[in-house]
Amino acid sequence: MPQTALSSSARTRPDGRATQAAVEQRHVDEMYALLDAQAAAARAELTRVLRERASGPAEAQEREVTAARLRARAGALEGAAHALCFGRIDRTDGTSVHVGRIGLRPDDGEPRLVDWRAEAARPFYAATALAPDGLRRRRHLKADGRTVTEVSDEILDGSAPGPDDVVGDGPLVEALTARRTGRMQAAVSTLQSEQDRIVRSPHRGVTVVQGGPGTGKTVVALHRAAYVLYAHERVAAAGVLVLGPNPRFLEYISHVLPSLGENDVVLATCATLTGRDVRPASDAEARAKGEAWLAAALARAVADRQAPPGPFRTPGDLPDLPAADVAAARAQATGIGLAHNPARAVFKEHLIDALTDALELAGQDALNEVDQQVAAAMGRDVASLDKAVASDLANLGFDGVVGTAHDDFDPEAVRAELAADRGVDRAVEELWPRLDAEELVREILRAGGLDGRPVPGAGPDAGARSDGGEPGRPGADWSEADVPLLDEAAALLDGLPGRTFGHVVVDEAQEITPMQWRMIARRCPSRSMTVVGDFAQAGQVSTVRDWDEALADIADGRTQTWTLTVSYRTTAEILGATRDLLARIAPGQELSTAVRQGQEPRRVVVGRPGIAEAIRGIVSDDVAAHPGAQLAVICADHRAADLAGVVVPPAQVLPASQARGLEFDAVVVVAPDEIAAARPGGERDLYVALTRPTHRLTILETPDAGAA
Ligand SMILES: Nc1ncnc2c1ncn2[C@@H]1O[C@H](COP(=O)(O)OP(=O)(O)OP(=O)(O)O)[C@@H](O)[C@H]1O
Repeated sequence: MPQTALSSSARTRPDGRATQAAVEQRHVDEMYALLDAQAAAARAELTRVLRERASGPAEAQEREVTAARLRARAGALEGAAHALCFGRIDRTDGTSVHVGRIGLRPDDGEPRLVDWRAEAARPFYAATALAPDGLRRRRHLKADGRTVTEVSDEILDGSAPGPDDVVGDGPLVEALTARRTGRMQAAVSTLQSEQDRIVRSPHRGVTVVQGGPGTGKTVVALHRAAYVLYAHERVAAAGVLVLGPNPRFLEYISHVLPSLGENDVVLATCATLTGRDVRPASDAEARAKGEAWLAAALARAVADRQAPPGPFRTPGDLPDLPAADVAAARAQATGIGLAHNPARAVFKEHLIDALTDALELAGQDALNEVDQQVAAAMGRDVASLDKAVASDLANLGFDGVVGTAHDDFDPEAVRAELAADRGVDRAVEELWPRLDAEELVREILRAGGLDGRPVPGAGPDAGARSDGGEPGRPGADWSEADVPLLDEAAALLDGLPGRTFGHVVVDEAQEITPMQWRMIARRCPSRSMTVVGDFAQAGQVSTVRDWDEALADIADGRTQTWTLTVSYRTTAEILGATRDLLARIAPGQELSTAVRQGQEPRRVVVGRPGIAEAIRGIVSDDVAAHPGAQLAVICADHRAADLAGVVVPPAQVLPASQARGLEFDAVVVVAPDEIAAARPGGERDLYVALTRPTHRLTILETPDAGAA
């Protein structure tokens, strides 16, 4: 959506602007009246439904479903109230529609507001002066609460602006240069056509969006989630999961989807996804416990605990089982794709079949033995003796009434007896023990590793509280790095997780380890995902270095990849300052194109003892010059604690490893060499740090910092 550049003589006069704002205000007032009425009606209906007494469980469940629908409807209407209508398109045929966060239509009339995700709204995002898509004009509305404060138009069909057109600077630049609030805002009113194409892509599999810092990957991912919820009922029913690298990032993006009317969204990190209380892990531990080979090794560890090869000496007076019978029962139990614990019932059933056969055979053998003994005592062979007995019985009139001992064997009765037999239970427990994910992982880690390979963090204390039992961080039983192992074990033992989602968004996806990818895939059976990231910003934990590798096992080959090239956050000057660094950390990756220009980054050189003083000075100057601005001081992780006392609100200290995905009006990068040297891959942390500001970047160089 290029902003139309016009000479100042073509700009609309202030009274024309006011008139058009008043025209739009009338439309917007009607929309709010409708919104309020529909929200009130949904609430009233909800209250009524909740008061109703259900006559049985079926009715109670039906009532719950209706209540959930009404609650969602009321929430969506209320959530969309801020800047409800932000656009309007006027077609060349004289018709027009207003575009907003949700659709509004009176019961008996034409739509007053079209949902931004509806097909009718698409030209608002897609039309350009080169391809106007049947539009004459695109209008943006700016509001303060429920009051329209400004309108601005783009004329797309090449016609001359008329008295009702308000032409001037477009809203994109305003949105991009606006002071940050510490929370990401929805970009629904200014989504660019290159972004909108991805948001509305009909692709059903994994959509990958890559691009440099600030190219709008997060914006696209969140708006795509909202679109998918709107366009696909099944997804809406199953909900959306948004995964981010840390709680701070999740907090930063948490308002975007609710402001688009979507409240049924779970935000999590891979560490918090299972709800387990975990302590932090070192990079080395997280990296090692994220490696792909662990999945197969865990599967083998479970398989090793399933009916080991060889004959089985059955407890009690039940017959022993030969190796072939044990192996056959094992093959039946493992062959139907069930997890270990549910497969136990199948194993037991086949074990009982084998025991029944063995008992029948044993009974037969015993009978044969008696026959032999009687025949020998009478000096006849068994066949002629049987014949003689049968003939005597027939003469006595008992023909067909008395069977042989073999005929008496009732396999179903025997099976039922065996199913309740304690000895059989003990046999099953020994051959196919019920396993617990935590116990299994603990056992493996305490043994030092898997498949003879060591796993860092493994050892005698693995999975045990390190602080004497106080729950919660930092002394929880498990570390963040254990979560994918525990999840893998739980899947092997008990099957898929209880909660799965219709669509999953993975942000900063370059950070995800192979074991974490498996965790994510498990929660998205449809594999409908939006995956966004940038390998030039990759941290230290994941060993994955491209999307093919990341998604090989989970995307079923249904991947569509998009690359964004325009940086909406970073100015041309700040991007320019990262050129050499980018060439080193990601050779071949092009520098993005900045939409904005600004000031050159400022470099301040100070000796190590002067760091604190220098930071205080820079921060207080910035706060004085830009009151209310968001200002971050980014440093190597190990320096963050020292600087906590130096940097006071409204400025904040941010360890470099925690800066991914965030942005600020101004950033001070402390001791870039130290950030680059702090951990392997530290240059990528530095690249992330340098690309966080929207306006002002100060680089505080300390030539002797490395000597610390
Ligand atoms: N169409 C748009 N309209 C308004 N603002 C936008 C638009 N696209 C992106 N932005 C803004 O640009 C900034 C960067 O966007 P975003 O955080 O999505 O980029 P990113 O590619 O995810 O960055 P990073 O790689 O650093 O995480 C944000 O402030 C975002 O709101």
